[in-house]
Amino acid sequence: MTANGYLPLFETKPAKGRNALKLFSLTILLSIFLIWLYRLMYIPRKGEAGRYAWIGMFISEVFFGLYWIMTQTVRWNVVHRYPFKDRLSSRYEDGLPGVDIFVCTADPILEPPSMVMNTVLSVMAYNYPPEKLSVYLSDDGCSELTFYALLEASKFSKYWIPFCKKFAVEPSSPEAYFNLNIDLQDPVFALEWGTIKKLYEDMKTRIVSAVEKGRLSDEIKGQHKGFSEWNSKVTNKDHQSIVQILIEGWNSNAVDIDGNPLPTLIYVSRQKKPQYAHNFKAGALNALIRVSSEISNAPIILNVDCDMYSNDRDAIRNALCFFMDEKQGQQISYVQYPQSYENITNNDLYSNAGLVSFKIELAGFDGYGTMPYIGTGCFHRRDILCGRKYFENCKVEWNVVKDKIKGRTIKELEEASKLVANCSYENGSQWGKEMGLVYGCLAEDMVTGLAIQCRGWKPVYYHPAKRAFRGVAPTTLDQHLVQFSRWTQGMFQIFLSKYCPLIYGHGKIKFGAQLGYCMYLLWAPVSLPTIYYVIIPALCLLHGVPLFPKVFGLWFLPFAYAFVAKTAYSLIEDLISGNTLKGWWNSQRMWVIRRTTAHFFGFIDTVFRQLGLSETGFVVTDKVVDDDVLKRYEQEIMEFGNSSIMFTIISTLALLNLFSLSWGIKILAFGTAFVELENLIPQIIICGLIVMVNIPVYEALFFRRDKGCMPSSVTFKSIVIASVAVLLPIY
Ligand SMILES: O=c1ccn([C@@H]2O[C@H](COP(=O)(O)OP(=O)(O)O[C@H]3O[C@H](CO)[C@@H](O)[C@H](O)[C@H]3O)[C@@H](O)[C@H]2O)c(=O)[nH]1
Ligand SMILES: [Mn+2]
Repeated sequence: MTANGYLPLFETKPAKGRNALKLFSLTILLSIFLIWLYRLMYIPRKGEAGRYAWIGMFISEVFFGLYWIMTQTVRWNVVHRYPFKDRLSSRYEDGLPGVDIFVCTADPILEPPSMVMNTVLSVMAYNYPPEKLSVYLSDDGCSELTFYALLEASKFSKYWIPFCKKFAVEPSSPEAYFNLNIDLQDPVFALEWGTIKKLYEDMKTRIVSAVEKGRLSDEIKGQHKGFSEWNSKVTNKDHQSIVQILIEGWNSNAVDIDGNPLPTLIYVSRQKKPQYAHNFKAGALNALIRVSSEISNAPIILNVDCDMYSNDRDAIRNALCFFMDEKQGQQISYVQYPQSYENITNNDLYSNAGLVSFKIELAGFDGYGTMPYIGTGCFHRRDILCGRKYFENCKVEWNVVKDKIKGRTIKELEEASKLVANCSYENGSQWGKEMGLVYGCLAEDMVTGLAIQCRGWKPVYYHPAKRAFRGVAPTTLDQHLVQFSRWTQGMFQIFLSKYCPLIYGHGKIKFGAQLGYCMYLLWAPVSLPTIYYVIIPALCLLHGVPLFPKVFGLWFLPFAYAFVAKTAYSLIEDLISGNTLKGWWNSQRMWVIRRTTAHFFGFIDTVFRQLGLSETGFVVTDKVVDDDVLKRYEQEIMEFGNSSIMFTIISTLALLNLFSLSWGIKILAFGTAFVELENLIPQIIICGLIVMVNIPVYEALFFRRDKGCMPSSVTFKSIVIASVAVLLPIY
């Protein structure tokens, strides 16, 4: 610490305009109350048409209103963080803590080893003392192909890391870097660039062709003793623990081509047995926490998904500014970076980027001293992740000596690590409960973060303009919905469990943050009023049953105001978060689609699981895409192309609203007196809006001929269902 006057290692600044925003929210809240009042005052009498439909509208609007309130509090408390990494180096350069980096992979087909190696190489090349860095690759796929790829990467790193350091290369993922247009004016640089590029491409070719063949030649298997682990009995669901130290950073022989030390690199595949639940990523991370504690035991842990390569070589240093700040650091449990994707199209076709969440909502959580842990790009303190509770003035020891390594051979370290990676190790222990990542939830990240905060810790959200990590977002609608359905289930599970933030977090985290959590955790149930709103006004329109006030009456004002104000607000939020107008429009479509399909299925699945009728499964998102599909994705053409039941729902709802809209237009044009129709106009508007966002769906149903269009079986089914629905009576 400086002698006179303490200079903090980071600063926190509140965002501007909070009060104006609160006032604006109040006006919307008022209109919501008026809507509820109107619904209560004008319930159709018993026997009148549409009485039950009306009550349903009321319930939906109560739901929407309450849900909207939950989305507000995080918007009022946005803060931004500014770390000072130069102060960090001037004070602590010689006392920087060790950092253990965990990369998780689960399937060599869905997650190609060549991609995984780019992530591994990128995190090995951090601007950080290499003797303090250890990278662990967790392979839940237990694939010798992945092991082989890591062996190749360990050799290539001897060239890649010094190259990154010498020329301050960024991003430090070779694939991403060599895809850039680099200025090659300087001949010295150009020469080295060419050499390294060739080495990289050769390595990639070897890895890709091994994966294509699906097996390794005897010659390759002779390169390393580790291959002998894959005997004929090993399958990805049933195998012993495998731990292979590929680079032992503490050994003076482990140097790059310039003779500088290398980070430690370790392959881990925890044991799996059919009779033991493996708890997916949470299980993998807990095994890694234990394995790493046998070897490097660094006080700081970074976890990244296998597609999330490092894009900023200073990300560790920035994160450490928070942990190591002398005054505010000791209560900080983790530092979460946002997720960012490199394959987002100009107008973010599937609304994958989550710009508003990352720019506004999460920064608003941070204002309450809370922050959801979102799985990747997160720096944790080991002791806290392992269950430590907060108490005041607990001093942090940043330089834990690696005494475990001293005097132990590689073989001894590997054997000790294998034991702690065995299934039975967790029997009767607190792992998955009070220690490590929490088990039993598909959103292991969210629930673990929540548990940590309720133990008294205050995480930090840091979202600099320069992206710290970049990954792959799903490129097909199907994959997107699978991912959202998993998240929805995981989050609703938390709401229904003992970890429900309103109960578990009561008195431990701020009420505003509890509501913020509910905004995510309640995606599943909010699907129900949404589905209601997409179906009932349309059906009632067909039967001439009005559900809204007359457009020129006073009661229409709160409806119109709530809709226009909310829509305008969301548009502005999107634009200031960096989205385009069309991107915002796409996101409106995706909200309708997700809520009526993925979130709805998430709801059903969670309820079934709660009743004990089904089991939890983690469907890994596919990170490869074939060329034909990729081409359509790049042109922003929606991908249907298989007969998923979700597509039938999407088409049926789109057709139903199209039928109603046509009917509505017909009666408007040829109908009787306008006065009689005036109170049907709001329903015509709703159908019109739904039809407008669904234009790509009609194209896929009727006009497209490519492979991504709606399969004819889906078209047929949805026409039949929508036509039958039209005939249903209304009560
Ligand atoms: O049994 C498993 C399943 C998955 N994974 C890894 O978990 C990561 C995330 O899986 P992915 O299919 O890419 O899911 P996403 O929906 O993209 O991931 C987000 O959501 C997950 C929770 O649903 C979190 O675990 C992730 O960190 C978060 O990035 C990947 O690296 C996988 O290899 C495992 O290690 N073991
Ligand atoms: Mn992913």
